[in-house]
Amino acid sequence: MREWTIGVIGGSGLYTIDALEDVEYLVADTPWGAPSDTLLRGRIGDVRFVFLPRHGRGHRLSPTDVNARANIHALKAAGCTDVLAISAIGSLREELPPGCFVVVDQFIDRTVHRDTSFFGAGLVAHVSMAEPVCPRLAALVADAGERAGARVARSGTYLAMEGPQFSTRAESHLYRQWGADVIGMTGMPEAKLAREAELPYALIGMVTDYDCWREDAAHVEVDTVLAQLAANAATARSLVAELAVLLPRERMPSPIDTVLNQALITHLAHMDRAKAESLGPIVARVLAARGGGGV
Ligand SMILES: CSC[C@H]1O[C@H](OP(=O)(O)O)[C@H](O)[C@@H]1O
Ligand SMILES: Nc1ncnc2[nH]cnc12
Repeated sequence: MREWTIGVIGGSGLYTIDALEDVEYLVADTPWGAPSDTLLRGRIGDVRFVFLPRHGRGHRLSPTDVNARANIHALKAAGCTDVLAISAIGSLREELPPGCFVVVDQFIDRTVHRDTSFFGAGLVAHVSMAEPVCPRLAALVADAGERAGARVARSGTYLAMEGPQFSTRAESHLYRQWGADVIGMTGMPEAKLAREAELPYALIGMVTDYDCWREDAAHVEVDTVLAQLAANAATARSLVAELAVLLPRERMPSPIDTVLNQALITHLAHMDRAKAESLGPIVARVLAARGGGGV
């Protein structure tokens, strides 16, 4: 087996990955509640994967109701080393048409009704989000997308909106002026939480629509999104299989594996032990490194 265990968060239209072998379902529970669904653990070749459908099988959860803390905690507890998020996205740029895949490298977070951190009173951490995705994983994902036959844009800024309603036309124009390239409802706080969990994270979006900024095109409706997703789901699945081929045998350490060394600022003597205990696998490494093992 290679040293990677890739957590895959499947977005709208992606509720399973057929290529997984030796699969088992894991019922997970976390201090934040249950993740979106049972985890599907398996392998492709000699790479381990843990798959989680973001909205639950059957698409039961709205973007606001997706428990991103539970999802990331469950993937960390299942031994994931890295996380690949797959999402449906609207395009805010002419040159990113429906069908195109975008490897996101920046975010603007406009979500307002979500829990955005594992940390808080008694255990305070401030991780950097200047570079919110892992460049190594993102590059491999872009290569895998091309091998799967997709047209891939290797960079793009993702505007995370609260939803569940789509944007007004004025908002869509505003986000374009802000420099956003694509729009979705789920990339945040998922990316922030992955960083807090010391999990290198990459997000590949499948463009399903032009949102509503174009005067010459129909504005986004959910049936258009679903039709585009159906057309692209097979490519997304083969992207995952190609990623398994491309991952190097040895997983060199990433700086993201140890971000809490700097970011966790509460002194051991003043730490809320119960809070630290509830965080379990999120802080186990850094506390052990600081001599606070046993929490
Ligand atoms: C089904 S249309 C809107 C829905 O699709 C995207 O979901 P995901 O990011 O999980 O693929 C978008 O963010 C909205 O949640
Ligand atoms: N236009 C759009 N806005 C928000 N989320 C989306 N997901 C797919 N298309 C979208």
